[in-house]
Amino acid sequence: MHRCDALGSRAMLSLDIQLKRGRFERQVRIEDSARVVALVGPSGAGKTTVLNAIAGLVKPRAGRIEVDGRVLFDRARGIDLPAYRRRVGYVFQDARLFPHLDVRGNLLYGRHAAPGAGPRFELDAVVALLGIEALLPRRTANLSGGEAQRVAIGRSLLSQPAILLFDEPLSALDQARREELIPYLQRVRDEVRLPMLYVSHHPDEVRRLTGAVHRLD
Ligand SMILES: Nc1ncnc2c1ncn2[C@@H]1O[C@H](COP(=O)(O)OP(=O)(O)OP(=O)(O)O)[C@@H](O)[C@H]1O
Repeated sequence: MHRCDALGSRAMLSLDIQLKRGRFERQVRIEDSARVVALVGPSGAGKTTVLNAIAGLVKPRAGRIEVDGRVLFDRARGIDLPAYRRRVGYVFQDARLFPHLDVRGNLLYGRHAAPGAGPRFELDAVVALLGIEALLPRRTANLSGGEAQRVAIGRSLLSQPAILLFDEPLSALDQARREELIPYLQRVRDEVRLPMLYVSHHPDEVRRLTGAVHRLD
């Protein structure tokens, strides 16, 4: 499960992009050697658009996106990897599980073989990490919000991502469910050791989960 953390001071995420969505237009530059970065700012500042640009769902008008030394987008060099080749794990506010599959089926749905040498995230390890053994045969409809999010995080890990994007993963949960999920997010942060970009409106969450804050005003 562990991967080398000896990354020196190289930025895990380096992006400098020009975004345009309808009348919204802005330049965003994020370059941080912290592995886990919070992305904060008022509603409409462009946080989700930044995540979508990293995931390959929104195309910047110009600029460059690099994750852990891998170029995902570089307008000047004509590089624009399709979403499925970007190795981006994306966790949304709502878990977006497939209702026709049980939990195991959801976890295995997007599973990819790990690139390069050896598997990185295996089903058993991910299930143990997120404490979802007992949920495997369950249908998704009656999972609690926090359970569903744990499954969604597991599904994203099994796609062998190079970065995890979180778009307000706790905001659809009540306070008690939030408190239940935070330790799992901390475990993911500490044990999988991937770069993470975490959008949140909650200072407490940002403080407990992330190592640096990038603000979009
Ligand atoms: N498909 C679209 N067409 C037109 N405008 C869009 C589109 N998607 C986003 N926008 C606009 O881009 C701006 C940034 O939206 P975005 O969702 O990235 O903001 P945000 O910071 O994530 O906001 P919130 O905190 O409310 O989720 C907003 O003004 C939004 O209306």
